[in-house]
Amino acid sequence: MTIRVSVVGAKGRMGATVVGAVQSAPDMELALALDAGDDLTQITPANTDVVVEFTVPAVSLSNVLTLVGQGVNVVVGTTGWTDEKLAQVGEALAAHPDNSVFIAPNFAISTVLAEHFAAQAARYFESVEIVEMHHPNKVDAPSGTAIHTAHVIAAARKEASMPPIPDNTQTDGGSRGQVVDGIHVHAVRLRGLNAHEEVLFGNAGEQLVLRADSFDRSSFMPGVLLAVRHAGENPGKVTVGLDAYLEL
Ligand SMILES: NC(=O)C1=CN([C@@H]2O[C@H](COP(=O)(O)OP(=O)(O)OC[C@H]3O[C@@H](n4cnc5c(N)ncnc54)[C@H](O)[C@@H]3O)[C@@H](O)[C@H]2O)C=CC1
Ligand SMILES: O=C(O)C1=N[C@H](C(=O)O)C[C@H](O)C1
Repeated sequence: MTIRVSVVGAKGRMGATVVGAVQSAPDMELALALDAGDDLTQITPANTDVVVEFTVPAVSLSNVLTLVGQGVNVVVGTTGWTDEKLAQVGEALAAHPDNSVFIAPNFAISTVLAEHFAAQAARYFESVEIVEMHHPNKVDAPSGTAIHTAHVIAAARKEASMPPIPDNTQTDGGSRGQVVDGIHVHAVRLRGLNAHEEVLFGNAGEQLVLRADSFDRSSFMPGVLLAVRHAGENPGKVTVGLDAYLEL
C-alpha cells in the first residue's frame, strides 16, 4: 500500500529534502507540501496518512497540535521539545487515540548510534562534555541533539551513582558553555559545517571521543522514511527517538 505523505515546512532546508526523498521512495507518494502561511487544516485523513513536520521551534508545537486535531499521524524533526510540550501533545492524542506522534532530535544513523554508545560509555568516565558544531543558519543553540545527548548521559550517570563531574572553574564569562542536566554543552557555528557532534569522555590519563558527522541533509532521509513507515504503530502515544525503530 502506498503511504500518502504531506510535508509541513516544505520550503525549508529539511522540508525540501524530505519532499525529494518522499517522491523517490517507491512505497510513498507526496500529498501536500505546505509552508508558513498555508492552512494546515487542508491536511485530512482523506488525503494524508503521515505528515512530516520540519519547521522552527517556535511554531512546531502549535503545528503538531493542529495536525493531531486533523486525525493524522505525525513525524516531527523540528527541535525545541520540552517535557511540558510533550505532555501537551500526549493530552491532544488522548482525543485521537488512533493516531500517533513520533519526534526525533536527530534522524541520522551515525548520531543515533553515537548517542547509544555515549550512554554505554557514560558510567566508565569521570568527565564528559559535549561539543556540537553546525552551519551558521541554525536558529537554536545548543542543538536539540546535544540537549538530548546530555539528558541520556546524565540518566546513565545517575543510574550508575556517578559523583558530580570534576570542575574547579572559578571564573566563567560563558566559555564553559551551557549546563544541561549537569553536562557542559558547547555550540560552534561555522560556515561550511552542516551538523556535527562530539562527546568527550575523560579519565586520568585517557580520553574517549565519540564523533558523528552529518555532511549532507541526505544523511537524515533514511531515518525520516523509516519513521514514516512505522508511523501509527503506537496509537495514542508520543514516541521520542529513532532508536525506537532500530534494534540496538
Ligand atoms: N531531527 C533531525 O534529524 C533534524 C532536525 N532539524 C531541525 O529541523 C528544523 C528545521 O530545520 P531547517 O529545515 O534547517 O530550517 P529552515 O529554516 O530551512 O526551514 C524551516 C521552514 O519552516 C517554515 N515555517 C516557518 N513557520 C512555519 C509555520 N508556521 N508553518 C509551516 N511552515 C513554517 C519556514 O518558512 C521554512 O521553510 C530545525 O528545528 C532543525 O534544528 C534539522 C536537521 C535534522
Ligand atoms: O538545524 C540543524 O541543522 C540540525 N538540527 C538538529 C538539532 O538541533 O539537533 C539535528 C541536526 O543536528 C541538524
